[in-house]
Amino acid sequence: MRCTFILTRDRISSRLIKRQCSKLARLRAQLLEPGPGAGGAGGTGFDVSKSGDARIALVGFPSVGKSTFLSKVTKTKSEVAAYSFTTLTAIPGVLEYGGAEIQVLDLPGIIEGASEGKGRGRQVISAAKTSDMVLMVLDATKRAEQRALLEAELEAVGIRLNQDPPNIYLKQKKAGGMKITFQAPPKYLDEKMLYNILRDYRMLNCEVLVRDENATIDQFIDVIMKDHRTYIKCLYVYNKIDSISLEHLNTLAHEPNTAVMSCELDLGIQDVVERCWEELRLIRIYTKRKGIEPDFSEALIVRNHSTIEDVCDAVHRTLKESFKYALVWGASARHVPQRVGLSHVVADEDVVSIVGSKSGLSTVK
Ligand SMILES: Nc1nc2c(ncn2[C@@H]2O[C@H](COP(=O)(O)OP(=O)(O)OP(=O)(O)O)[C@@H](O)[C@H]2O)c(=O)[nH]1
Ligand SMILES: [K+]
Ligand SMILES: [Mg+2]
Repeated sequence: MRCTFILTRDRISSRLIKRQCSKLARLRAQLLEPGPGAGGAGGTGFDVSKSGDARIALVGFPSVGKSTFLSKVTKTKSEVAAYSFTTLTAIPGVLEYGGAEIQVLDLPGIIEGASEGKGRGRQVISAAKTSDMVLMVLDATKRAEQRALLEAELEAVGIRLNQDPPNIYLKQKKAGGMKITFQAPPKYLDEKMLYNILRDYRMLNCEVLVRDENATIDQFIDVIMKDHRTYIKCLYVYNKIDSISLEHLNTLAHEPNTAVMSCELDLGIQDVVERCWEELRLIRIYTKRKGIEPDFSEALIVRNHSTIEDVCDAVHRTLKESFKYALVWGASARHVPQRVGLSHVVADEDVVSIVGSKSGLSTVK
């Protein structure tokens, strides 16, 4: 449905304000794009290769306890000390949980202005961008603004924490001008506004479909800049709860997406690990040979929303070439066993048996 706008006097003034807002949002977004002369110690991350089934980055101000946490949950020892910037590079550790190996990346502390290149900010943030999840470590004894300050640093380089990509379709075309459609009357956008923004970004030929009535200007710009945006899950973790009042602890623990812990007293750490596991939504698949009980001692780990095709790829890159069908037992199966094709979406703890066309290829392993 295409929405038309009747311009009453109120509407005109509100549109003027909206136009100013859209201009501001656009200028801010442009300011934050990495341009020539953007300072700092390089924009690339640290030279640590990804390994395991997923990566979690520990991001936080100096001395909040990132290295202490790494040393608690992995076998890796990262130097811990009471002074700032004890950690100067990325230290990877391996967290073993639920049959998966999760790479945990201890990173140098970042400071305000990190996104503009202060300290190792850019490098730290680049490393965070390559992660499946950010564990934002906060000091429970420090002032409340630390959380918003850190969020702003990540936001400034295009990281969007705990957000879904905006539900706006945008396709650039070779010709034909702009075609802007709203699926429902938008609350914060209008056609003229989007037209102006698109013109500023030199997207003169394109098709836009706004599916979300609550979409904002910033979200629209995020869609235009999608190559520079990363949507990552974040768990906020307040460490050092041994040093605060119960009342304060209660307040912190009720913030959204938040966990609390004391590495010193060994409190809450297991809970943090479990919360990470839930957020990563990794799926354990048990493979089964024909006529033999499934092997529950070793799981194959795949991502959320994975299909049988992904399972095949996780076993061997050529397995799907000889694929005929798969048998599935578990939550994703309508009846057991269900005979499925490559596009079947698997669920955690499914048992899967792959049947191939070549003789002898009746199992996954
Ligand atoms: N009271 C208290 N102190 C803690 C806790 N966890 C860590 N510390 C102390 O906090 C200080 C900093 O710990 P680190 O692990 O080095 O902190 P970091 O975040 O890695 O610091 P940088 O690498 O410098 O950014 C050390 O003196 C730790 O002993 C905790 O749960 N409670
Ligand atoms: K430290
Ligand atoms: Mg450290």
